[in-house]
Amino acid sequence: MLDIREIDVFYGAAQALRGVSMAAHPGRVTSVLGRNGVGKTTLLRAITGRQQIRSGKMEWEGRDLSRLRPEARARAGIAFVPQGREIFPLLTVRENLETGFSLLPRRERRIPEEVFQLFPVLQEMMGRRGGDLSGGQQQQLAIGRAMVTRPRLLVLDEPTEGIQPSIIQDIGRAIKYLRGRGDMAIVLVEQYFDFARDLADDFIVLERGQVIRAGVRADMDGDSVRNLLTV
Ligand SMILES: Nc1ncnc2c1ncn2[C@@H]1O[C@H](COP(=O)(O)OP(=O)(O)OP(=O)(O)O)[C@@H](O)[C@H]1O
Repeated sequence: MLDIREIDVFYGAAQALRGVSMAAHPGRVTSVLGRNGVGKTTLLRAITGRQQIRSGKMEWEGRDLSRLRPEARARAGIAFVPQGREIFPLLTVRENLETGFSLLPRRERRIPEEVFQLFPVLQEMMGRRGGDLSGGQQQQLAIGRAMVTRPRLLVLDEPTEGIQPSIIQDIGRAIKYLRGRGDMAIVLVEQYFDFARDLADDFIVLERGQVIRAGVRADMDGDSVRNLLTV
């Protein structure tokens, strides 16, 4: 499991996270909710090692994460699907998927069949450049690329942002499938409340860098959590 206790994160003098605690468990989705600029991306950057924490504790599978560099966290089974997807536009779909190979021992360097079962369009477009794909296809590619590394913790930053409804559904199905496998913990940052609620087993709501609400999916019914997210 991922166990985060009371972490503080600063950008220079500005504090972006204040005593944030959360957990993520295999076979469960933890949704991280909150308005723009409350610290959601910063939390994911702290988990994946792109931002240092100043205090608090961060453990993954019982191991202290806080001193590990991003590559070491990736090797420890943590995969990140960043906001904006960060596909390599000049590499083909196949080459984008294969970038994950560097983390794997030679004998495991293949693209899991599941990637194409979940996102058949990627198989059709294997030879096309990443930059030629639609935004939704790029998002599928970014999730596929993360899956290639066989993560045990998948961290997704706003996967529905700017994406058409039919592909949002495909992405929701893929996340449910990965959760259903039971061996992967998933942390999902999402502004689209209904999508986040549909997928969440557990959730937290951030406001100005602090957790103002935490609970399980049933606690998201009614409007009390939704109202925290409307301006
Ligand atoms: N590199 C940075 N340097 C300084 N301040 C930053 C930096 N990145 C983010 N911040 C500030 O930290 C706070 C949290 O930002 P963050 O991007 O984590 O929020 P967010 O909830 O993910 O927002 P969004 O939904 O808009 O991505 C904001 O006030 C933001 O302006």
